[in-house]
Amino acid sequence: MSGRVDHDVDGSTLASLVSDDATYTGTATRPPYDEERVRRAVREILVALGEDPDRDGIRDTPARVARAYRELFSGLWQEPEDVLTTTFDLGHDEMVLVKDIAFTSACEHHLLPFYGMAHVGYIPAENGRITGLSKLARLVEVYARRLQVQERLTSQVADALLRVIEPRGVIVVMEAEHTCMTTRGVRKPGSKTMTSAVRGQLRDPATRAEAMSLILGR
Ligand SMILES: Nc1nc2c(ncn2[C@@H]2O[C@H](COP(=O)(O)OP(=O)(O)OP(=O)(O)O)[C@@H](O)[C@H]2O)c(=O)[nH]1
Ligand SMILES: [Zn+2]
Repeated sequence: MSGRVDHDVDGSTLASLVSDDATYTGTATRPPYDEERVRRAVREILVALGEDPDRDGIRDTPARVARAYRELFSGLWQEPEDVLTTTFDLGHDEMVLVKDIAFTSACEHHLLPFYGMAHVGYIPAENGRITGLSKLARLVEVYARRLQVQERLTSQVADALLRVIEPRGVIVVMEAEHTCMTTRGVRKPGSKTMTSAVRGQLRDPATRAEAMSLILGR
């Protein structure tokens, strides 16, 4: 892994916990979104389904899908630094947690949506920076609006927060319904997948338990 960042927190280095997702995202070198190509590909799918792509009703579908993909995958052209712009020095050094951040992502195996709630918390560094609450939700959006697996989505949000605002600890919990599991394949509607990524001081059992009770206490 390259691009590691050292975070010394109470004598322990978090560097080994910071995953480098640059190799996956390639945001800097990614060519711009090719809407025309997506449009052509969707038209091909309609033909392969035995549809007449010029019939009323679906004539504009390739263009609609291409516009929808632009929105659903917009995070492929964004970096966390683009949204974690506003940070304050507030002297608050206890846990901050935003829960029930609704998100929609796309399963990279089936190109089908998975959606649910993200819960993002952190403990600021002593006299350290905090970020605007909405920025935590924006950070979830950056990583959700890509081709994803839930585990990677969860750890990318945690690691970006760790890298950019250098808190003492981070917790990210995500719960989602995968339509590739509910509408096809094994067809288990209502099944939920839970993932978590916990870094730094939030790995301490008591602190982690406090965060989890805040998250799970409905
Ligand atoms: N770990 C993980 N697996 C996922 C996620 N989204 C989808 N999957 C799984 O990816 C796997 C892909 O398995 P394959 O056997 O290659 O594909 P498939 O034949 O369509 O599998 P089925 O869904 O079991 O019909 C499936 O088990 C999915 O449930 C995710 O976010 N995380
Ligand atoms: Zn899937």
